[in-house]
Formats: sequence, structure tokens, C-alpha cells
Amino acid sequence: MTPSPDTQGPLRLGIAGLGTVGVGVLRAIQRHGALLGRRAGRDVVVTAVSARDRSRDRGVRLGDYGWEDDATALAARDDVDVVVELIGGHDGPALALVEAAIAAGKDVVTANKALLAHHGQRLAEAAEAAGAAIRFEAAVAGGIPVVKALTEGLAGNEITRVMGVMNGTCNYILTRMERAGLTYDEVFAEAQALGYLEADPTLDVGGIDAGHKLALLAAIAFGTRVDFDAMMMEGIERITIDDIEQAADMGFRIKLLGVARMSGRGLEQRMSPCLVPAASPLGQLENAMNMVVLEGDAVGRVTLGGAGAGEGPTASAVMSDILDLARGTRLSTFGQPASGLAPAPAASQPTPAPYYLRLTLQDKPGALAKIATVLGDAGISIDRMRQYGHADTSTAPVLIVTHKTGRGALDHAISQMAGTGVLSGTPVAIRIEDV
Ligand SMILES: NC(=O)C1=CN([C@@H]2O[C@H](COP(=O)(O)OP(=O)(O)OC[C@H]3O[C@@H](n4cnc5c(N)ncnc54)[C@H](OP(=O)(O)O)[C@@H]3O)[C@@H](O)[C@H]2O)C=CC1
Ligand SMILES: N[C@@H](CCO)C(=O)O
Repeated sequence: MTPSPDTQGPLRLGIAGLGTVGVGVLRAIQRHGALLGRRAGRDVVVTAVSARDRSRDRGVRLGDYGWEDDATALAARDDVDVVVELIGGHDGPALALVEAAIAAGKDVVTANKALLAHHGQRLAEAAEAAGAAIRFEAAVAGGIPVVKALTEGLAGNEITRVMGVMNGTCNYILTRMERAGLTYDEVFAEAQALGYLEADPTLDVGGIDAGHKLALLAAIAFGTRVDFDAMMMEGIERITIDDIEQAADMGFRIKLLGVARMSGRGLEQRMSPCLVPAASPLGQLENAMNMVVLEGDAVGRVTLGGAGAGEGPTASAVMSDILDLARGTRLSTFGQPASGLAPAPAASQPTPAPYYLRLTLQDKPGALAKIATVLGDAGISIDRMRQYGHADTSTAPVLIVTHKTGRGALDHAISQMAGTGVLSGTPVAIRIEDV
């Protein structure tokens, strides 16, 4: 029920961090104040803000708001009901602020996936003990309302799998390499010049940022404690234009894909480059867009796509959390009481799948036969195989698509290939995901 404007005063926000997202939130509130007030049934106002540099012109009006040099002071202010943490980083000032807000019994809205991936369980327990809420829609896939979809819209389902492309920068790099025929290094430099990469680019290209997001979705989906340390993670740094072109030639595109599923073997959480069919929705995803696919036993498959980053889309998600709190909608951080979240045993190996193998072999009699023997000895069956025409007569590029196999068997086979004396260069193995 919408709260009565007669009985409730305004919801008063203290916002820490006035960078891309913080400024976007201020703009949204200043532009849509009346609309937000009508939707919430009460006004939503900013009373105080914090950032490092008070003198910086941020292109947005700050005059009416109180200022705190120390962000944690926002949590102690009597005129702040909700602390909005938009600083970033999994430790330091962001963690100190969120802990202070919870200790003061104040609700928290954050866009900080790193913070929750590392401290989510502890913070959720503390918030519940203090009667406070933590909302984090913006932390996963920016403007796509995936936390809400999973926590609320699909709450009646047993979730069977969560997967998606959740790092826009990596999707930009991979699609740009393919479209422009550029190398990884060339597109990486371009992405850096465009300001797409995090200050520490490994967070993006190493799969860490997307891994943080997947860990949060997995906790909601499977009712488990956030376990980022158990994430199997591999970045896109080793993907070459050859891989992209040859995958395309076989009807696939390479994506940095996150997959979480629960099976008898435990919780599987993976963030790694995968081949997906080019014609699938995930395969069609271009540039810096994100897409999340949720599978439930009753609903089947739900696919959500949109902008995963940027001022407007991320502010849109932050505003959704703020409106929930203004309306009086209060949910457990990960969709059920934190004390009930189970520690999930991590699956030691990913579910078997077909793999794409790119090998460079010495171009001499019997080379291919030796590789086929190694695969056969490891119990790996070949589905398709192709040797490309090549100007260099000393080596031959060979592509193999296997039938479903375990990653352990594949890694064993790859290690055995080294002993055949016919390999030239390190084999590349990329999982083919059933999407
Ligand atoms: N940018 C995006 O598209 C997305 C971002 N996010 C998340 O949102 C959060 C914010 O990101 P973004 O806006 O891009 O980050 P920015 O780097 O643009 O902004 C960070 C802000 O935090 C302020 N800050 C830094 N240290 C302190 C401190 N000790 N006390 C108070 N303020 C401080 C900075 O102040 P100053 O300006 O004075 O230096 C700056 O205003 C992060 O957790 C990020 O992961 C999530 C989804 C998308
Ligand atoms: N670096 C992230 C920002 C949004 O979390 C991305 O590229 O998707």
C-alpha cells in the first residue's frame, strides 16, 4: 500500500560519492522530484552529501545540501534516513560508511558490487540485527533490474541457472575486435581512451568485476552465502582475433560469460570466456551492453538486457532502491533472512561441456594423429575438426570441437599434448556454453 503523505515526512538521503553515479542520482532527484514524490507518496530529498574535493564543479547543483568531508559523518546525522554509498572499493571509506550506517540503524543503498561480494554476508547479518535494509540493484548489470527480478518477480521459482554478460567493457572489447578486425591490445587501448576501463583494468578484463556481480546473483538465486572466493574466474586477456574469427566461422561468438548453477556436485560459479551460438540473444549482444538470463522451474527462461553502466542507467537502478525504501518496501538483502543463507559447497569442476580447441601443430606426417590419440586416451571424443589453409609451411592451425567432456579430462589431455613433440605454441581451450 502506498504510504499516506499525511503520516510520513520526506525520505531524507545522505549521498557519499559524487562521481559518475552520484551525480546521476542527484540529477535524477533534481529533475524528477515531483514524479518521485507522487510515486512514493512522500517527498524524496537530499539533505547532505560527501566527496573528497568540495571545490570541484560537478555540473550539478549542490548548494542546498549539507557537506561532510568525512563520509561516515553522514551516518550520524539526524537529518539522514538513508545512506547512499556511491564511493566504490571493497574496503576503506565505503566499508566504513556502510558499517557506520548499519550501526546507526540506517538503511543503505549502494552500487558497490566489490563491497558486497567481499563482505555481503557479514553486512547483511549486521543490517538485519540492526533492523536496517541494504539494497543494491545498481551493483549488478547497472540499469537492468535483475536483482529485483530475481528477489521479487521470480521468488516463486526454484532457480536452476543464472547466466549473463555482466561487464560492458569486456563485451565492448570482444565485439569491437570482431567488427573491426583489431587485436586485443589495439581495442584495449581504445577502451582505455574512451574511459571504459576501471582505474584497475584487471577488474574488467580479468573477469573480477563481473565475478563480483555473479556472486551476488548466485546468493539470491540459490539461498547461499555470498562466496566470491569460490568463483572460477578467467579473463579475456588471452583471446585473440584468430579465436574470434575462427569461432565466428563455426557459428559462435566469444563472450565473457558468467554461469551459476546448483547441482548435486555443489554450487558452480564461473566467469570465463565462452563460445555461445552467434544467433542466440547472448551471441547477438553488441558493444557495452549487458544481458542476464534467469532460468526458473516454473517460469522457464527470462532474458533481461540493457545498459550495464553509465550515469543514467546506474542512477536509474539506485533510484529504484530509494523508491522502494520510500514506499516502505523492505526486503532481506539477499531475498531471505541472512541467518538462513547456507554455506554452499563449491563444485570442484564445471559441468561437462563441449570445448573449442585451437592448436598450432608442426606440419609433418602423423602430427594430427598424435593429437587425436591423446584426446582419445583421455576419453575425449571429437565432434568436428578443421585444418586451415596456411601460407607458413612449417606449422598448421587446427581447430577441434569436442563432444561434452569434463574440464579435468581436457586439462589432462592438454598437458599430455606437450609431450607429443608436435605442438607449436600453447593450445587455447574455450568452453562452448549451452545458452
Ligand atoms: N560508473 C558506472 O557506470 C557504475 C558504477 N558502479 C559502482 O558505483 C560506485 C561509484 O562508481 P562511480 O560513480 O563510477 O565512481 P567515481 O570514481 O566516478 O566516483 C567516486 C566518488 O567517490 C568519492 N570518494 C572517493 N573517496 C571518498 C571518500 N573517502 N569520502 C567521500 N567520497 C569519496 C569521489 O570524490 P571526488 O569526486 O571528490 O574525487 C567521487 O566523487 C562504485 O561502487 C562502482 O563500482 C556500478 C555500476 C556502474
Ligand atoms: N566496469 C564495469 C562498470 C559497471 O559495473 C563494466 O564495464 O561493466
